[in-house]
Amino acid sequence: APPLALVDKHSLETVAEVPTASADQIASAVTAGVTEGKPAMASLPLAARRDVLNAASGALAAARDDFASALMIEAGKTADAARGEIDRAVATFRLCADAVGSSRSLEEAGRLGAHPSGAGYEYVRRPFPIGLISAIAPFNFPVNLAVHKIGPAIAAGCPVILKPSPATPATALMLGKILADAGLADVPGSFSILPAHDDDAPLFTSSPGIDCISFTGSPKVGWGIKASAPGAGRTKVVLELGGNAAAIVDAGADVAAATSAIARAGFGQAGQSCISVQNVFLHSSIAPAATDALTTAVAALPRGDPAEPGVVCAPMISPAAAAALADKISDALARPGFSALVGGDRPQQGSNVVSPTLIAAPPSTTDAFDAPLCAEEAFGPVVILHTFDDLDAVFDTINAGPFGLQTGIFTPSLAAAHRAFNKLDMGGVVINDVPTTRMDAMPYGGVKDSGEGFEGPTYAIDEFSVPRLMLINTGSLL
Ligand SMILES: NC(=O)C1=CN([C@@H]2O[C@H](COP(=O)(O)OP(=O)(O)OC[C@H]3O[C@@H](n4cnc5c(N)ncnc54)[C@H](OP(=O)(O)O)[C@@H]3O)[C@@H](O)[C@H]2O)C=CC1
Ligand SMILES: O=C(O)[C@H](O)COP(=O)(O)O
Repeated sequence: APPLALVDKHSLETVAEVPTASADQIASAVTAGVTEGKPAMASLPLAARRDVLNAASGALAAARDDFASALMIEAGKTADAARGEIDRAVATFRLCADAVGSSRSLEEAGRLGAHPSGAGYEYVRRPFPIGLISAIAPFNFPVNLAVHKIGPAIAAGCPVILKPSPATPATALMLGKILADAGLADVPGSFSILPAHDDDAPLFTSSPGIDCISFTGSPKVGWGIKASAPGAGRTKVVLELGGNAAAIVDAGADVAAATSAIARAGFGQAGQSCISVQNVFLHSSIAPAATDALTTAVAALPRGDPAEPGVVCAPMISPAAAAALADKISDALARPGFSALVGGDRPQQGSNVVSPTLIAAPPSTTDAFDAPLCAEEAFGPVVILHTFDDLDAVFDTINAGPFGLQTGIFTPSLAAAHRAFNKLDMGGVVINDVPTTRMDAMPYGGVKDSGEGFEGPTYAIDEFSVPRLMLINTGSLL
């Protein structure tokens, strides 16, 4: 198939060509995964799986600088963000290694004799590999989000095919070399890394033989994949999708700590994370001070060339993504009550740089959430400030939206924190930190439009496993 152009996201120049898999090659990879990979991975001893994962972790750590350079080029990351992502991926592989052979919820043994009909019966239940995993990764964390799928697949004893985003295919191929050298080259059909063209993307979700699809990306594509997955709903689908993450700063919160965290979490990575802070709710008692602090912090955010030390806000993934965000910002600023505190200007024609934009919303959050800029996933360097007096009304506003990934609340009140946890219809509620907080070991996943199923090594291993019961009639044992 024709190669993909690898575009440097700072210069917007094509710096390399990356080979792609043809439709036939994708079909061959699926066949190899089914016929060779499934039996080979299922019978790979637990200690060998662990060795592969530890070796991959070590090799990735040794290649940190090469991977970080590649991420700076293909994803437009700053040096700190690129190195940070590799360090996380090194740890994610290690967490997967540590989780081999133990299941959080699928492993148990028991006796059934408490009821007379079960006298003499005992059982063992343990996980078995679900089969071939089709992993589809986005551009925003091309290495760590791929490792969050590949690592648990190896630990669970499953072969995996990976489709990287066409915007960021290079580090995926580098990861393939790491996996091969870590021992998987000797395990036939165990993995394939398949950069591919958009037209061939459906092959990763519709090919018979795929047992589980693990997708991270937009809600539109994710739910479409689930609706059309092969097997009339029998193919397992794990979806990590979008959000319009809210950070709430309650009365009495540490305004300096909250605003400094929000400035970094809204604009780092150019806001291209589904848990990037997008909507900020400030209690009216601290709103003036918090608005001043955020305006100062955002205006001073180092931006520009991601290769320059200290830069926080880097370019977006493409001029098209920047233009789409600029349209939403212009639309909001044309509505009554919205005003730009920082930025808000349109990027130059053909540029992928949106300057960090801080927007004050009108007092009524209902009116504010009529604007797509607040209601939809912005996925860019923009934060909208709302003011509130009634915390429960904020929970209602958030719950009325379609997303349910993570919300953060800064509050000194245990009662308010507890209320947020009980009321917010979210995959995660983060107390005294930004919603952008993700530790790689923790369960991570959303509800409503934001997805279904969980990542985090031990949780993803269970997603990639099916439990099987062995029932033993001990009375007839010899
Ligand atoms: N939850 C999150 O973290 C993310 C959310 N997003 C949101 O999505 C928007 C668009 O970003 P984008 O990267 O294009 O996200 P997409 O959801 O469009 O794509 C994510 C991945 O899925 C692939 N894909 C797309 N369509 C299909 C299909 N029918 N079958 C199989 N694979 C498919 C893409 O490859 P291909 O391009 O070849 O189709 C890519 O590898 C962002 O602006 C953001 O709002 C994006 C990334 C991550
Ligand atoms: O820190 C992370 O891993 C990301 O913010 C989560 O990735 P996502 O944006 O694709 O959910």
